[in-house]
Amino acid sequence: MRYISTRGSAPDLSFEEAMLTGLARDGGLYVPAQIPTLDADTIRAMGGQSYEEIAFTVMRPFIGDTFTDAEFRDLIAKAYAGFGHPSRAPLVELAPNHFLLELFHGPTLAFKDFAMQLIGQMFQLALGRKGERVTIVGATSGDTGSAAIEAFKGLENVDVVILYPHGRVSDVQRRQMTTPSEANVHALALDGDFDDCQARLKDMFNDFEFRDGVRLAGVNSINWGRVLAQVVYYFSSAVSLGAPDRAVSFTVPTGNFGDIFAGYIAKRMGLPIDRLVVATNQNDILHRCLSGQGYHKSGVHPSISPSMDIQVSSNFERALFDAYDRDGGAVKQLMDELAQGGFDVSQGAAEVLAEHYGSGRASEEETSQTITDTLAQTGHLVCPHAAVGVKVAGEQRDPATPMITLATAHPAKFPDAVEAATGIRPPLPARMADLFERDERLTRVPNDLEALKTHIKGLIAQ
Ligand SMILES: Cc1ncc(COP(=O)(O)O)c(C=O)c1O
Ligand SMILES: N[C@@H](CCOP(=O)(O)O)C(=O)O
Repeated sequence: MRYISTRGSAPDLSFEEAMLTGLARDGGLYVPAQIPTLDADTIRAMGGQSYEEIAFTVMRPFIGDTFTDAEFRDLIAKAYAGFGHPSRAPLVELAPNHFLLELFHGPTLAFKDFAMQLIGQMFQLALGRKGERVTIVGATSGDTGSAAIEAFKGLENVDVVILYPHGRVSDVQRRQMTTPSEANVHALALDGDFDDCQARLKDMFNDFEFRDGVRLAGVNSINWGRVLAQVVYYFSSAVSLGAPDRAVSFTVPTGNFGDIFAGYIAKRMGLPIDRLVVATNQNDILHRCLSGQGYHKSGVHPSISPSMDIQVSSNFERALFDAYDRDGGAVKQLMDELAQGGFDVSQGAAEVLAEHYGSGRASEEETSQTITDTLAQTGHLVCPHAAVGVKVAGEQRDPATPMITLATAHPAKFPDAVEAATGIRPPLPARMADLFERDERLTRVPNDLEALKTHIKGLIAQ
């Protein structure tokens, strides 16, 4: 299996190389040269399998000879052993034919743990046997950073530096990033929004002297391994509702487009998915684009679902690559236009996108009201990101087809929004009960590439 860049001019790589490289050297994102398919019998057999077995079957065709089967099974087992639910990603029924896929039973209480725990294992084995050390720099709106720090803290072959937007993540998210005491992890509070953090990260990847000097690696969904690990729960949930003999739909609270793109990959692999619905908060650039209004930036507005406060949605580039018939030159042109403010999507590409993705948005009031109504009607407390999904799914679902809405974070990560909507302040699990008593360690940094590079070089020299 080879991986190619969405901008068409970087060298193609193996899975291991793509995983350790992060951003392609032409600024693009790596995608598989071909998408493998699974036949109906293989998918049907998943009905009786554990999450770990399904994970092996789904991901194995993508990893080539990077790991032996025995190694890969072992990495998967270790990655999910610490999850707080035996089925890892349980489904609960909200209403007839509307289900919530709970993706928050991992160590940091968000769906990012599904990929990050596995990537941590894969990096450790791959780097250990090469005898190499890397510097992981990550950009986060709150959840990727905490999941990355949890997965990599204390590991020998990595330094981890996380950029988060100062004042724009929840207190729980911030403390998950700033309280670990391991010397190899560093939380940097950047003066800007998530888009600034992600832009500076990509600037660092595009500065080859810095990139090669610090051996830069990435664990954002820039990294194909992140997307791949997220494909698994589309299969595990769909088969539990009758796939491949019954089609299902998914609604996905969306920001950086990695999670819903994983759903698209599941569909391309043969999972019968009827609709894939993008649910955005008031930062609705994806919904506007998928509704035919082009992709035009209009500024990030802080919301009660802060992890989705994103305008430059990194993985949309992967969707565009397929929509433009894998024409890397066309994608590069669009990304150059985006740097100037935005772009329009050609009619042909818009038709391809419409074939795969629906979309909707939830305002702040609608999000809050959905948290209130979901508790009253179903007894379930949902986080504001899941609430965005539930609201959009409610509008868009076909009652005859099961709709699975992804619950991407635990409500206790966003207690203020949940309490404001329901009067209930959801408690953190016992293992994190002292989170607010732990000492914090963070550095305020300016939104300035040179200052960041100097700071990071200083950190890893220590
Ligand atoms: C809780 C939560 N929900 C949803 C999302 C959106 O996921 P994605 O960026 O993969 O679209 C994120 C992060 O982006 C998140 O942290
Ligand atoms: N919501 C994310 C934003 C980064 O997304 P990623 O999937 O590219 O890591 C976060 O919580 O940081």
